[in-house]
Amino acid sequence: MTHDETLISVRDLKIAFGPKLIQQNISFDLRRGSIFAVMGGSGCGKSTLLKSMIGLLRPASGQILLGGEDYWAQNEQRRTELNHRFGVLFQSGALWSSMTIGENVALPMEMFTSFSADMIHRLVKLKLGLVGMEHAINLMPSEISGGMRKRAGLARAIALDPDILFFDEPSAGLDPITSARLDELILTLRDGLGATIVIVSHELPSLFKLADDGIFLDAQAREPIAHGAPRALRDHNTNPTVVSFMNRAADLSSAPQTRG
Ligand SMILES: Nc1ncnc2c1ncn2[C@@H]1O[C@H](COP(=O)(O)OP(=O)(O)OP(=O)(O)O)[C@@H](O)[C@H]1O
Repeated sequence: MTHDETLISVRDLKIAFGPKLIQQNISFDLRRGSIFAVMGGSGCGKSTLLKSMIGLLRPASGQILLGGEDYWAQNEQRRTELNHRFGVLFQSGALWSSMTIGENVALPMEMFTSFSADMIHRLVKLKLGLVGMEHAINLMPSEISGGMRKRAGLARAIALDPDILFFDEPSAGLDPITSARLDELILTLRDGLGATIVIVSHELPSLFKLADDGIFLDAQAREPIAHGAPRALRDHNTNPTVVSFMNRAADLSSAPQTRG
């Protein structure tokens, strides 16, 4: 695995909802094998940036280059092909409640590959095995815990062997121990699958442990005010907003969880 190869280049991106500017002047390179953190206070536009990177929201201007190909300049068919390189895990795990865990993981393969039913079944077992959930293949999402649903969501996110994984608040609603286990799993997947990961998270312990690069979006300035690994920002950045975010979030991270 080389950390020097750029997988995605974001160039001078501007994201907005109609006339409402969310962020501008966003530029960064996502290096293969890295875990890239999108940081910033509530409402600054982290999820919106993620949405523009996975094809859900067209940016107002700027470019997202995948291997030199300008994602948003492609037609819909090409963008759909490129989307298969992305695996996405949303906050809730977002499983279909009327399908078993196995059926949830099988769904992307049924939709986007011509694999036989037998092959899909074997792959589903393999993916669930990777996240330690093979035993839950026939259970419904309502029958398993929040942490297990996250892991099942992860198995579905890697169903099509994506090389880039996007996680939006993966540990939201999880207790600290389950959250730490999810962190370990994310590292295992990065090392085992050679995946590149973009993560949005408020959990500073997770970010310090996982991320080796990142960007800090400021809600007031409506543009990034810092670039670098969370640990480096914590230890060396002097911007008052960044310093206060890192310290406040560190205090909050030891407070009882209220979400989920
Ligand atoms: N569909 C939408 N239409 C208009 N404004 C929106 C829409 N979705 C989000 N916003 C606004 O865009 C801004 C950024 O939202 P976003 O969810 O990206 O922030 P965030 O940094 O991920 O926040 P949080 O950390 O609280 O999840 C917010 O002001 C939000 O109200």
